[in-house]
Amino acid sequence: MEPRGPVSVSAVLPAGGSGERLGGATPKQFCAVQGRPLVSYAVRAMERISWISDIIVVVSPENIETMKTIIEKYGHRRVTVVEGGITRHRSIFNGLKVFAEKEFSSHLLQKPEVVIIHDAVRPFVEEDIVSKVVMAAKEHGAAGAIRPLVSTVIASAADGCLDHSLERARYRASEMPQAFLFDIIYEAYQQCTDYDLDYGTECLHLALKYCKTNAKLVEGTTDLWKVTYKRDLYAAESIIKDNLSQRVCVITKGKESLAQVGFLLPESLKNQIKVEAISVSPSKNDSHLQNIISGQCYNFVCVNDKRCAIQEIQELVDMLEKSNTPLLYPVVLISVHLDISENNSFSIGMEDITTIKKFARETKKKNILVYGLLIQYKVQSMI
Ligand SMILES: Nc1ccn([C@@H]2O[C@H](COP(=O)(O)OP(=O)(O)OP(=O)(O)O)[C@@H](O)[C@H]2O)c(=O)n1
Ligand SMILES: O=P(O)(O)OC[C@@H](O)[C@@H](O)[C@@H](O)CO
Repeated sequence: MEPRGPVSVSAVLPAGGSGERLGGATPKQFCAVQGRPLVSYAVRAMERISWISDIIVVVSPENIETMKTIIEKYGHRRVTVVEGGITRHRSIFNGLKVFAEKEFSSHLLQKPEVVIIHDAVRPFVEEDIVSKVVMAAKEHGAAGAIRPLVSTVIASAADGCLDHSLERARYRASEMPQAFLFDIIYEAYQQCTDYDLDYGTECLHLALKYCKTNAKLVEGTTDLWKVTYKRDLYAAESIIKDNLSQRVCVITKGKESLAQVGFLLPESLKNQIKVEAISVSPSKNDSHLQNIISGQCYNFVCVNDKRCAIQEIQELVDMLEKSNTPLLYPVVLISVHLDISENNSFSIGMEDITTIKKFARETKKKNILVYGLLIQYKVQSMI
């Protein structure tokens, strides 16, 4: 949902931290989730939003090349990598400078009217909440996503005992994305004290403190959380796996003998997951299949009546590789070999099995997992 009225929007993704709380040698933003660096998810999420002009990823000096490699490998567009600072606020400030200070960046980017700030370790962000926050920032000068508190906030006294607790219902957790009229947040950062830059955690507070701008608070969705601890990485992995398994494309050859299966299988699956059914062979370079592939479908069931349909599967593999969207996750291809035979002995030669296994080993290197399923069924002859 594009923000109402002409408004230029860009995004700054701070990704310059060391991930101490997560532990390990690799900063959490570069840890793999489903085989892909965590930072790539937030970049992709912003990339999918067509009305965001530039995406600034702010990383520590030693990770500049790592980030550029990720951008290259996953085909990210409209992304500029900027050197971060020793704190999150300093990194964000550096990200903003690329729009305002010629000497800071080799090429000055067009200053946006509204700038989104979103932690690069918050992988699940949808266009809807980004749009709401941007529209609110356009109207109020600043806006941020919020969520209900899970734990009660308490204050401890000097002796380490409870001093008081806050009434939880009156407070919210400040999440991301946030958005600001660029001039407001840039002015706030320019006026910031070193204490704020080194110890602050809240951009909305800077807009209020230095620009007297009360940010509009926008109720966010449940999946806006930040990857902070190891458990968050595991949670992100399972959410992504779950999302990936929600869609399957069933491809059957046009032969009438398979049409029934090609109909029954989607029918039986459609109550559990989203099913696309295609009844022509991939070799026809079907535009419908192309759209499904570019729409990031990762599960395909190819129903055929050949004992070894390597040719058909190879054609689908070729289409996947030629698709202009990089394969961001493992693709699962299940080749279902139907044998509608009258005789009892359906057997697939060892040679065919060897061929399929060899083919599967080759495609696995391309992150495409091929499985073969043999189904023999007999059509009951009407007496
Ligand atoms: N100097 C810093 C510190 C943090 N961040 C980024 O700000 C976001 C939120 O910060 P946080 O979750 O605290 O990340 P880390 O500082 O890496 O985590 P930790 O405090 O556990 O080290 C992250 O995307 C992180 O990479 C940054 O750009 N520059
Ligand atoms: O404090 P951390 O550096 O872990 O993370 C930054 C968070 O504080 C920040 O993303 C939200 O609270 C919104 O400001």
